[in-house]
Formats: sequence, C-alpha cells, structure tokens
Amino acid sequence: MLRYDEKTIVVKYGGHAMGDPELARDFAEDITLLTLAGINAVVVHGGGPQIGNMLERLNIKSEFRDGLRVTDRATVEVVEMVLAGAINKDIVSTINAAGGRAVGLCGKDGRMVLAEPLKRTKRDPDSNIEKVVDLGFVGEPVEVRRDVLDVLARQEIIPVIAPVAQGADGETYNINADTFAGAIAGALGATRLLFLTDVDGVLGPDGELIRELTVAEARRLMASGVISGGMVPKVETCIAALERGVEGVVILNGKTPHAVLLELFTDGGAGTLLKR
Ligand SMILES: Nc1ncnc2c1ncn2[C@@H]1O[C@H](COP(=O)(O)OP(=O)(O)O)[C@@H](O)[C@H]1O
Ligand SMILES: CC(=O)N[C@@H](CCC(=O)OP(=O)(O)O)C(=O)O
Repeated sequence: MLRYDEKTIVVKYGGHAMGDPELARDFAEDITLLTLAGINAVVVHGGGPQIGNMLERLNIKSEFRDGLRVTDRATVEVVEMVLAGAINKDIVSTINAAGGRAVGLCGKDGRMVLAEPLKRTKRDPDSNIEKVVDLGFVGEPVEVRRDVLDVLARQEIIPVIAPVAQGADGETYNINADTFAGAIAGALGATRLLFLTDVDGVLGPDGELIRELTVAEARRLMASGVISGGMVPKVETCIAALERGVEGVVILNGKTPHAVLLELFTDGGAGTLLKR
C-alpha cells in the first residue's frame, strides 16, 4: 500500500502488456491520477514484440541470447524507430487523451543516459574458458542525469522514456527496458518500481504465482531455470534496485485492468513483491 510520503514511482510498461486499447487507456488514467495526486510518475517502456514484428516485416532476422536481442546496425535502426518513435508517441498520446501532460523522450534527450556496450561473458563448457559474448549495439546505462526529469516533474509533466541511449562513441545503443527502468529508478531515488508484464508475477515450478520472493530465492530459481527468458533481466533488475535502496519492487500483470492503482492502493497489492 502506498504511503503518503512516497513521491517518485517508476513504472516499466512492457511490450507484452501493451496492445489492448482499453487496457492502454486504463494505464494512462492510472498514471494521470498519480500525477494529479502529487506523485512523480515516470514511465519507462519496452516494445520487444513490436520490434520483432517490424524486423519480420523488413525481413531482418533477430535472435535473443539470455533475454537480450543481438543487435547489429540494421537492427538498432529499427529498434530506435519502433521504441523512440511509434511506441513512445502512442503512449504519450494515450496519456494526453486521459488528461495528463506527457513528454516522450529516450536516453539521448538532454544526455539523460550514457550507454556503454554491454560486456557479458559466458564460460565455454568444452574449454572452460570465459568468452566475451558479442551482442553488437546492446548497451548498459553507465550514467544517468536526473536534471531533465526534475525539470519536467516541477511542471507535473509525465516523462515517457524509451530505452535507447547514446554511447561516448556517438553510437546508438539498444538497452533492455527493464535494466533501463532500474537505472532511472536508482537515479531518481524512487521508492517504488513496478514492472507491468503479461504474467501475474514470478511463477514457481508448478506455474503457481509467488507472492513474495527474497533475493536468495530468486537467485535459486534463476540458477535452476524456473525463471528464464525475459524474466531474467527483470528479476536481475529488481535485485539491483533493492540493493540501491528502492523499497518496493513488484512484478505484476499489466493485462489486469488498472493494474497500477490496484497494486498501489490495495492492501495485498498484486503480483510478486521482491524483498531483500
Ligand atoms: N518463472 C517465470 N515466471 C513468470 N514468467 C516467466 C518465468 N520464466 C520465464 N518467464 C517468461 O517471462 C516473460 C516476461 O518477460 P518478457 O517477455 O521480457 O516481458 P515484457 O515484454 O513485459 O518485459 C513471461 O511472459 C514468461 O514467458
Ligand atoms: C537489448 C534488448 O533486448 N533490448 C530490447 C528493448 C525492448 C524491451 O526490452 O522491451 P520489453 O520490455 O517489451 O521486453 C529489445 O530489443 O527487445
């Protein structure tokens, strides 16, 4: 349940939670209401399935490794077009229609987020040597400047942010939206970080919803493969956010009408609450 002194809430709106116009209106109304109530609501969105559709229409093959899209130059162009273009403006329009004032941004705007190429290594099972996994233009946020968001918050303008950012090398990087949302929440000192996805939360080995999950349990479920695919970067981000001091980190179903208000204003909340 939301406390009176909580001011900044970051909501990650996943690509799988989008698509239904009625649910999109509910989401926009929830975000607008939070802002009217004096809360700085910040939206970070994804769009993985929508990028996939566009790549398919353009006949560009795409593959994921451990939940991240391998991103070559042609792919990053499409990623920026779909995320910072179509999806970002769609969410801005829906919030504006609900009576809020939204501004669409990506990490490049105002040099909000500086990206570095993601360095990920994996142990080769045959040789037992750590090898660098090359994901191309996949980035990680290494610096976040909050001043652009502070200016907007003072005017009660809702930032809607696409997870695309520039590197010091001037290149455009594709950042996993969960990771990006975690970095924004950390920089803002947000008290809550909500992940809206297409499942009720983290599901256990028998498909049951886990209402509360400690960091140690989450790590066990990732190691055993119960948590896999796109849920991995989400849970890893939750753990990092908890370590950075974000108090409430929740994964919930964005396909539930008014999921955000339900989570914040009912006793039991919804979805999976991650705890230290
Ligand atoms: N243990 C798990 N519990 C819930 N979902 C899981 C689990 N393991 C893997 N997943 C997958 O993770 C998906 C959510 O991640 P993702 O597809 O990246 O969503 P989003 O687009 O919202 O970020 C679920 O739809 C499900 O297929
Ligand atoms: C590096 C990487 O994988 N980037 C993601 C960015 C979008 C995203 O994360 O969208 P969802 O939240 O809807 O999954 C991608 O290209 O799909």
